[in-house]
Amino acid sequence: MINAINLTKQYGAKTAVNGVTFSVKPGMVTGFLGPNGAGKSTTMRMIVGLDKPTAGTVTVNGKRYRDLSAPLQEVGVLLDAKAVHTGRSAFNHLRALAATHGIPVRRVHEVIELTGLGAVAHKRVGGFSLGMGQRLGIAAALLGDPQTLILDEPVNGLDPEGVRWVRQLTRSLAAQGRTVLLSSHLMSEMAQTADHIIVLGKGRLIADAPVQDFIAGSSHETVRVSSPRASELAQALLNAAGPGSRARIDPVGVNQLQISGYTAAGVGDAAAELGIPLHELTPIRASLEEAYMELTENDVEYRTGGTLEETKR
Ligand SMILES: Nc1ncnc2c1ncn2[C@@H]1O[C@H](COP(=O)(O)OP(=O)(O)OP(=O)(O)O)[C@@H](O)[C@H]1O
Repeated sequence: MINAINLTKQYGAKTAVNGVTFSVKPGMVTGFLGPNGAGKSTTMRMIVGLDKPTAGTVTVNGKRYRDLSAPLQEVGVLLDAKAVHTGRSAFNHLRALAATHGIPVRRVHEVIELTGLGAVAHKRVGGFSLGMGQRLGIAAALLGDPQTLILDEPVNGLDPEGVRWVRQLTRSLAAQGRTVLLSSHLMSEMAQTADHIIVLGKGRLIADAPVQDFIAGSSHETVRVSSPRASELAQALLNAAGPGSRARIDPVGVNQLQISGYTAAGVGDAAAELGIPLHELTPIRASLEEAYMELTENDVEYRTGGTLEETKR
């Protein structure tokens, strides 16, 4: 369990993390999301004692990271996969790390197998591809068989097979009851991996919810309906919604409508009241990406479009 209370980090005049309170619970994968510069890496660095909070606290299993007696065995961390001595082989890198933490060499062989590095374990890390470097970073995070894992962009640079492997690995670690905090900018991947998400925007906490609830709260939720009296139903729904409502009805096929601003139950009830038969009534959920884009549209610090531009709120 990771607990952050009023966690704050200032770099000079810049408030990178601003009074953030959240818990990351065991037994599930928690996705950590936010636009570039939102404060995710700074938060992760504070969790593992690489940055000192300006205010507030963060603990892992009730203790600050620096007070953990065997940190590698309690918290596995992947923050910067490139931060490896490039002259060493993967095996020697992991063996040195294991030796300084009282971890047997048997475990080095285990994590090499687990991360698919067997064929390149004795090659110099300097020649590794980005994906191999990521696997090595994940191997190092797993070395102490920790109860808590913090992985910053673990799928960065991985091929589709590698992305899938990280998904299966993190899901199985969570299923074993471990605490897994994972950041990624790949929303489709996050939707398949995370049970719960925490979203930062400009250093503040802007969402902390189960993925399903987060998506359900999006206004991108629509309903598809088919009826031989579709145009009559559309008119009735628009009249009932009244002017200024966010109900929107688009014809999409023969006798078929795409409706937003109404739930499926609302459409079904309205049709029943009017005695209009329905041949289809399908709620179409928003994607995590749509819900995320909607939530963060005012919190994007850097927008594309030629120049880097501070967004005015
Ligand atoms: N050492 C530092 N000195 C000054 N400012 C910093 C420092 N580290 C981070 N920042 C600033 O703090 C803010 C948060 O950065 P952080 O790297 O935590 O964001 P992030 O959410 O991880 O972004 P990304 O998705 O791009 O990795 C940014 O505006 C960044 O420029």
